[in-house]
Amino acid sequence: MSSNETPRGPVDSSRIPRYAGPATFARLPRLDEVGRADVAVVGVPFDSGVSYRPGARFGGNAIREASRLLRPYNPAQDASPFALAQVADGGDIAVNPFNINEAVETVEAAADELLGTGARLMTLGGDHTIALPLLRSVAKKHGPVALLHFDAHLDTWDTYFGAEYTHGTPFRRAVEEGILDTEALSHVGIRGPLYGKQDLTDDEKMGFGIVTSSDVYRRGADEVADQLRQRIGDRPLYISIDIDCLDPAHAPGTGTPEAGGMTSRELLEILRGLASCNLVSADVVEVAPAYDHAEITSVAASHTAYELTTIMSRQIAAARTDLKESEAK
Ligand SMILES: N=C(N)NCCCC(=O)O
Ligand SMILES: [Zn+2]
Ligand SMILES: [Zn+2]
Repeated sequence: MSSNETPRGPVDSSRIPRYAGPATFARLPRLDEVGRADVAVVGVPFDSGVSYRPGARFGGNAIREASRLLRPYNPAQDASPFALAQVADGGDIAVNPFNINEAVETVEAAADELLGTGARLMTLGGDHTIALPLLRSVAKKHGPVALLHFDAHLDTWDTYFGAEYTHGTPFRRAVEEGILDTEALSHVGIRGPLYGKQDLTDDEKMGFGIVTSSDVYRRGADEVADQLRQRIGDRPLYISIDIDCLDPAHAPGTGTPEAGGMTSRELLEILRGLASCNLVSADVVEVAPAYDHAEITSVAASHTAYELTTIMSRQIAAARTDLKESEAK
């Protein structure tokens, strides 16, 4: 979209019932209908990297279905994200379910292509394996990025059954590859049993700070967001959200659930507190609809993606205004 064009928004739900027609994220146009987007929402139907329950390959489409009820104005951020910038649904990155290495390469290449058009990515997983190729691609464009990782799990383990690319290992690989800014790495929502204390020692050595699920409960969302914002500063930021950061009561539809998690309200509030950060791309992963009930998990995931999209759209609009003002001078 050039700066003079008005973004094409979602289908008008007062004219066409929101449950009619094929689902795109938030009933937005498809990317091929608008040519290019400022924010491209893409699915990655891949779950060959999971260590427990499979099914996250169906997560992206479940989130799209649940996102039919999202409305165009986001009062929590006082913004209409789909009017401020062109947000469009880029469909799915079709990856090989039988060859993880090839799948990882395919995701990276597809992300390269989309980021190359100037779009930011809002990726819908898929299992957490996909964060690695997404980060590789983002780092090619921005250099090592700050990472904010919401999850019950560290996902900095070394290997599973000798496999390097799994949903429990993406962030160790990313640190090894030098694609993360190790001054600004945080996990939020961590809880539950580990393999050993060494897991925490290793994680700390990689540079991660941990905000546990109990920390969020005790200190509150605002204080946590303030602390995270300070750590992130104005670095380019990637946010990766494993929906199992939420308590299984708020997100039963996931592959490795852990008791004692955050509420969806806490997650959304923390994200809103990060609205001033330079969010270059994000993912929401690990939604496995087969274990869901009444779309509890996919509704939470759709609202999570909505907040992230709103942050990106606001920044895109603000950058455009700055540019216009400097051109006018
Ligand atoms: N859900 C994610 N991404 N990772 C969980 C790995 C936990 C495990 O199998 O020990
Ligand atoms: Zn997890
Ligand atoms: Zn994870």
